[in-house]
Amino acid sequence: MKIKIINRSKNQLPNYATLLSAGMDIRANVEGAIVLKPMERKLIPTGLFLSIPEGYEAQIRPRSGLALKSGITLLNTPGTIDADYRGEIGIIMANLSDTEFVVRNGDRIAQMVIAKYEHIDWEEVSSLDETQRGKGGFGHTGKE
Ligand SMILES: O=c1ccn([C@H]2C[C@H](O)[C@@H](COP(=O)(O)OP(=O)(O)OP(=O)(O)O)O2)c(=O)[nH]1
Repeated sequence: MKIKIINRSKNQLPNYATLLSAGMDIRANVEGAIVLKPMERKLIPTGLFLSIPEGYEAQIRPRSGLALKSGITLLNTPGTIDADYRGEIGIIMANLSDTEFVVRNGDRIAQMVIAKYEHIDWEEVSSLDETQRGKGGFGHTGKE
């Protein structure tokens, strides 16, 4: 499947399309660097614009290395990029650690998945079919 992208980042990258084909990492597009203080969140620009086909969405997810080593997550994970969105992709980074974290221009700060979703014909009813689980949830079967 083909997806058109525009790369307006300042990064000295070869071809973003080629990079995305190799691995779906998303890079920061910032002036120099941005500092995230402990428990701070910031919208980090990417310089990236997409035109996703109808019926698909992009999901923006954290990187496990940043999470484990630096306590960095994406606050709204997975971030949703709608098919009809034509603005710049932004990454909502949050620093859950107790030390400052520096985001430098070109850093790989997130990853992206293109996912298909179903168009649902919703039907409102007054009762649902019965199942063995019923209303049991949130660990009602215990630990073992
Ligand atoms: O991590 C994200 C999440 C969203 N967006 C952009 C693309 C998306 O299509 C749009 C709206 O996102 P969402 O539907 O999550 O936001 P909302 O809070 O429901 O706002 P809206 O009223 O704009 O839909 O914002 C990003 O760039 N990065």
